[in-house]
Amino acid sequence: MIRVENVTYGYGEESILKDISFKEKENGITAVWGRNGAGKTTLMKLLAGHDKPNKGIVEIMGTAPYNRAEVVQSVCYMQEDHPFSSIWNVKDSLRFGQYYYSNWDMDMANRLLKIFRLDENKKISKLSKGMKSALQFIIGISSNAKITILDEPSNGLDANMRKKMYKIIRESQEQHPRLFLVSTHHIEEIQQICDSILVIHDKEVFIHEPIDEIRECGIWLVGDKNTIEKVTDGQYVLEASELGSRLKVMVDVPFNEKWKEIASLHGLSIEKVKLQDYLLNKTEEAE
Ligand SMILES: Nc1ncnc2c1ncn2[C@@H]1O[C@H](COP(=O)(O)OP(=O)(O)OP(=O)(O)O)[C@@H](O)[C@H]1O
Repeated sequence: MIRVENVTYGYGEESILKDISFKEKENGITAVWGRNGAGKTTLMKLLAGHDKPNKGIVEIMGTAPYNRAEVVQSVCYMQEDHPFSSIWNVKDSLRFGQYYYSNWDMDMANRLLKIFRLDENKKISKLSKGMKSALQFIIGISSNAKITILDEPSNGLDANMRKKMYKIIRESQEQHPRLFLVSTHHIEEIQQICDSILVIHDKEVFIHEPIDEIRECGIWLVGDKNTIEKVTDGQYVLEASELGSRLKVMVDVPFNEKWKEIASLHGLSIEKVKLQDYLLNKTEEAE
C-alpha cells in the first residue's frame, strides 16, 4: 500500500529525512512516533502528495502521489491544524468531505458529531483547539479512505475524548479495513489499539515493528548494586539511578520468563518498562 524507498527530503539545504525506506503492505493501525521536530509531519505530507521527495521513491498503491488527484483520493490526510476555509461552518466541512471522498459515510459523521458534542452550525474559526481536532478526526474517520493519515489527532483533547477517539479508530478499522497512520505523543495510550509502530529519529526510520514485539522491550531491575551490575554485565543499560547501596536500572532486554527467573534467583525486583519511557531512552541513547 505504501512504499518509501531511499527518500531524502529537506525544506532547505539541510535534510529532515535522510535516505529512509519502509513499506506498509497490509491494513492495520500504525502509530508514528518521534521526538518534537523528528519529521513525522514531513513524512505524512510526502505520503499525502503535498510535497515531493528531493530524492527517492514514494508510492501509494503503486503510484507516486505528488500532484496526482486520483491517488490523493485514496488518502485522507488530516494534518495538524488543518487549513479550513475561514467562512465554513462544521456542516460545510462535512459536505466537502462528502464531495471529495467517494466512500464518505455521512451517517457516521453525524454520529461522531454527537459523540464529540460538536454543533454543525458552528463556524470552524470559532472552535476551540480540541473541537477542531475532533472535527478533523471526524472527517478522517468518515472518509473511509483506504489510507487514513491522522497527524496528532488528539491535540487539545482531554483524556476522556482521547479514549473515545482510540476506540472509534479501532472500530472503524475493523468495520472498514484500511490502513491508519496516526502520529502521536500519547504512545502509551494509543499502543493498545495499534498493530505496529514506526519511529522516526535522527532523520531515519529508527524502528518499524509489530507493536507486540516492541511492547515487550525493556525492563526495570531494582536491588543490590553489585548484584545488578553482575547480572546486567554486557547488556544495554538505558538508565541508572543509585538509591544508597541499591541500584535501579532500565535494561534493553525483553520482559520474558528468562529475565523474570534471573531476577527471582538474585532477589531483584523486575518490572516492565512503559513503552513511552523505553522509546524516550532509546532515542536519547542514539543521539
Ligand atoms: N515549512 C517548513 N519550512 C522549513 N522547515 C520546516 C517546515 N516544516 C517543518 N520544518 C522543520 O522540519 C523539521 C521536522 O518538522 P515536522 O513538523 O515534520 O516534525 P514533527 O515530528 O511532526 O514534530 P512535532 O512532533 O513537534 O509536531 C523541524 O525541524 C521543523 O522545524
